[in-house]
Amino acid sequence: MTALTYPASHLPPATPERCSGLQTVTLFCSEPLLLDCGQAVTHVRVAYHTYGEAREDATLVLHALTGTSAVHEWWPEFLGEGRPLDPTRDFVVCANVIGGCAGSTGPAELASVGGQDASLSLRDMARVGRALLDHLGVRRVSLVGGSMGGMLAYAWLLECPDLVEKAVIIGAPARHSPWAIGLNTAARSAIQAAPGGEGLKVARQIAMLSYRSPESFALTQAGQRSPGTPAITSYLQYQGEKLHARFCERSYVALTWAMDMFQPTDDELRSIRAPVLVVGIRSDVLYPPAEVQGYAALLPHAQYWELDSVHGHDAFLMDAQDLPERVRAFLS
Ligand SMILES: CC(=O)SCCNC(=O)CCNC(=O)[C@H](O)C(C)(C)COP(=O)(O)OP(=O)(O)OC[C@H]1O[C@@H](n2cnc3c(N)ncnc32)[C@H](O)[C@@H]1OP(=O)(O)O
Ligand SMILES: N[C@@H](CCO)C(=O)O
Repeated sequence: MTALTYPASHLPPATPERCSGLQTVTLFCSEPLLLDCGQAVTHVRVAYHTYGEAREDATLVLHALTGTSAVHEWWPEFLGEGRPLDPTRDFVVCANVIGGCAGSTGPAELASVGGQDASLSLRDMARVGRALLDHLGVRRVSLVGGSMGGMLAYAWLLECPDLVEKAVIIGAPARHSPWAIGLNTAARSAIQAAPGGEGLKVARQIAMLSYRSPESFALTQAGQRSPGTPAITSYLQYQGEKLHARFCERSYVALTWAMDMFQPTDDELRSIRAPVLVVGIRSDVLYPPAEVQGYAALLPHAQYWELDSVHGHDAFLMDAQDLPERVRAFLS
């Protein structure tokens, strides 16, 4: 079995002295947030990290489906002096989305509708993010998001065009294809069939198959882990256990549904004025690069670049290669 190498492990850690640590703020205390589903909510808690000195211009990092606001934990090769997110120069902010389960208000804290968790949208998440930036005194923002974070960047570009200076969208479509919705449907069906944890583990196994590639697994998971147990079998079981230990099934349902329901029209995408760097990943089977590039072609001021990795969709997290330098050059 070939071990993957993580470039981040060879770099010094991101300057922890410029990291705020996890902070929380309660927003929408006097004026409610009107969700796209029609529900008005107050007292929305937002968990976030900041890196660097507070300024009116910020770089907002938008995390992926199961990510957190702790950018230094999951994207160390992007954060630090001389890197694309440089706390010695930039004010970097990352917040856990509403509906997530890393400190922000989650589905269990929102009033249910007809016995079902309230439906959240990516645009709702952008509105909450905007309220956080208002709270922090930020007036202009550059966005950097991968996967769900990249789709959320599209929502920001449509929802807050006055605020967004530029955006980097990595490994993300502007709207989910039937293929992506189908994978999420199977994951949610697993959760509904086996609530309480077992379904979430199966959901993660399904998702992991779409986050890597046949070539990646041929390199990393060939053969048997122990006699009679294929390596890939124990790998997927382990990944299911790992997510179960750190994530919540109601958040999984809420966030995947928000991604599936985000369906901006081509005309809306053509209306985006901000410069955008769109990054596809050569071996991404979840969001194939041609699909990602097709959305870039609709944007009036987009440039497209492709990450040449065998490791599939998750390559932006685990095999970034020249991506940090591309993002740094675009942002600076
Ligand atoms: C506290 C936290 O977890 S914070 C993380 C927050 N999460 C995020 O931000 C979401 C984004 N991150 C991710 O999705 C993932 O962490 C990634 C993509 C960056 C990396 O995924 P990883 O699971 O760490 O990497 P990889 O797919 O190589 O798997 C490595 C793990 O599988 C184990 N493993 C590898 N092969 C096998 C196998 N055949 N059988 C069983 N276990 C295996 C390794 O021992 C390793 O275990 P460890 O995580 O306990 O060290
Ligand atoms: N592997 C990442 C990206 C998924 O799109 C996550 O779990 O959030």
